Amino acid sequence: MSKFGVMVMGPAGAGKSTFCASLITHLQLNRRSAFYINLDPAAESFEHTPDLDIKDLISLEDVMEEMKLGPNGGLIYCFEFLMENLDFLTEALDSLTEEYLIIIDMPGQIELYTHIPILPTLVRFLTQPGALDIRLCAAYLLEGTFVVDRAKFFAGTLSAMSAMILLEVPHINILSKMDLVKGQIKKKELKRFITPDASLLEDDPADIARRKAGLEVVPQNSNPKDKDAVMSGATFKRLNEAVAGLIETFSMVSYLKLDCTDEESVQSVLSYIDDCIQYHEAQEPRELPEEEYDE
Ligand SMILES: Nc1nc2c(ncn2[C@@H]2O[C@H](COP(=O)(O)OP(=O)(O)OP(=O)(O)O)[C@@H](O)[C@H]2O)c(=O)[nH]1
Ligand SMILES: [Mg+2]
Repeated sequence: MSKFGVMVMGPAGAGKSTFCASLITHLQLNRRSAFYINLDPAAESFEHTPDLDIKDLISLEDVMEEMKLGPNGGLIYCFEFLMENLDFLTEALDSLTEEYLIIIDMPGQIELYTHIPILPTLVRFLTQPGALDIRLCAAYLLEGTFVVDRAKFFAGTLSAMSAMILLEVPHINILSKMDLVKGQIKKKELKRFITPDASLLEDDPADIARRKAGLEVVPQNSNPKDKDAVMSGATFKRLNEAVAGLIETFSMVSYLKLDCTDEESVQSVLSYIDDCIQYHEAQEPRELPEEEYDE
């Protein structure tokens, strides 16, 4: 029996847990079953109580105290511990039927998605045919407000691309918190961010504002200790152009827009997830309860 799931990933504060909560509320309203897994050992409060919580296996606080590690090192230790105790996941997930959408809420430490091999191993374990065999989709969230700063936007897009390459599962990228962007940027302009290319750097508002304020691009050999000079210098500009060019060449990243305060927006993202994992194709036709059938 197949299982279906989505792994919600992205940098700190991108809106992962809020998206998970909106998704669960939406599924419940549509009489679908969700199984919510929290894999963030630092997460404390939840809108929906997790059905499985990594904190029941290991506590980040204890790890930091006993192993004398900081929060990031502690998190990596927690994940290594999880990898040694995968029964924790198997026991909880084994009996789930294909009706469930398994929602995995991940921590925001960016190193998890870029260069540490733990996540690919975890994903391989979850999707392994003949074992848990979850048809898994990765949903990578990037804060939508980054569109007003091209450098941040391209850096975030590069991290999304890195996660796509690292994990070998269907992947969707999401610009979150779009309600905060409404009014700040024209609809037509926003479309350009959906499939990003290097031309976005040509009319960077941050760059234009700097020029207007008389802060011309600082020469390449400006003092690197001067933070403002580095962030607006010619080297920084060239770096951004190189990153944007790389993203354009690979042409892998396109975004869906998400506003968690809007039910339709959550439904639209859910439809993409369902399509990616072919959720509906696997469902048995369900009979309506008699009273609803009469209606
Ligand atoms: N306006 C608005 N705020 C949002 C939205 N989604 C999340 N937020 C806010 O953004 C902040 C961070 O949201 P979280 O859901 O905790 O983000 P996260 O990615 O889970 O954060 P970490 O787990 O700490 O990495 C909170 O204050 C949320 O209320 C959204 O769609 N619109
Ligand atoms: Mg969270």
